[in-house]
Amino acid sequence: MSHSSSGNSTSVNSTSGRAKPTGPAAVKATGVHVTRGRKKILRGIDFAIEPGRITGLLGPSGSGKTTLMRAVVGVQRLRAGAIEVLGRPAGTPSLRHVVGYVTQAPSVYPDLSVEANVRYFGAMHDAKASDAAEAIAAVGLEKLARQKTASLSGGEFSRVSLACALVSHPQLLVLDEPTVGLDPVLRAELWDRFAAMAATGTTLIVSSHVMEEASHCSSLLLLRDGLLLAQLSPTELSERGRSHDLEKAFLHIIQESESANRNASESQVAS
Ligand SMILES: Nc1ncnc2c1ncn2[C@@H]1O[C@H](COP(=O)(O)OP(=O)(O)OP(=O)(O)O)[C@@H](O)[C@H]1O
Repeated sequence: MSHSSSGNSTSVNSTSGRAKPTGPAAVKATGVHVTRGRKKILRGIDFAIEPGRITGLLGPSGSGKTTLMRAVVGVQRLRAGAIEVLGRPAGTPSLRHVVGYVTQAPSVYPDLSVEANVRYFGAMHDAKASDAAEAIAAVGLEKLARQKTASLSGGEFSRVSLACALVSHPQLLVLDEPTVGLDPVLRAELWDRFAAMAATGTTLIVSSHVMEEASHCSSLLLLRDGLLLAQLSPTELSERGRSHDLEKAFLHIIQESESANRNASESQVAS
């Protein structure tokens, strides 16, 4: 990793016209089950992600987003199933140089400056000083490059972590709630940055529990209680959930799936 370490959609997508890949997938999950302690956290997840797109991983708190991301970057043991990343099994050592992972808790050295942190992580991937400068600029921290990381605000601190992942130009970037604690202007800038990266071929998986962020993604994985409710585009979400408000649309899909489950268990009891 470069830093710190088949749903049921139809087929149109806001930018590519597709929610699911038609060619080789950047990430493919098949029958993924994860148990932590005695708890079943992921309960049979299947999906495929198209390269060079932003895929949003959305779901309520505790639905399993972080666990799924950990599985994709290869730091989470699976009880069953498999995940393939860029054509190799998740966690394969050679993926460390091409997969970036930014955890929710920023993992940088507080006693080093912004620049020293980014150069340090860059050095692991033979990145040049110019790559570090570019990554720092990408997250809007140029003016703070010489400042000790410990003295930054929460939002600035988390952007250092992102710069440390960007410095190696990963092919797949996995970001766990990267916009938490950022003001609306910075959030919009970051989404623009992600879109620019996707346009140059980077695959991004971005988790969020803020549904309005879904509109920035090409494809959405909707998680609830360890199950994948749907893989679809924002347009499809809005159509299927019968609302332009994506939060309401997601709630509608949850209610729909709960009532389908209830009907299925009632007809089982009846038979
Ligand atoms: N080490 C663990 N042992 C037991 N249960 C765990 C462990 N880690 C996470 N869990 C449980 O797994 C479930 C999914 O957690 P996860 O962090 O993947 O959810 P999430 O969707 O990322 O949540 P959030 O949006 O709040 O970050 C939660 O119910 C959590 O309590």
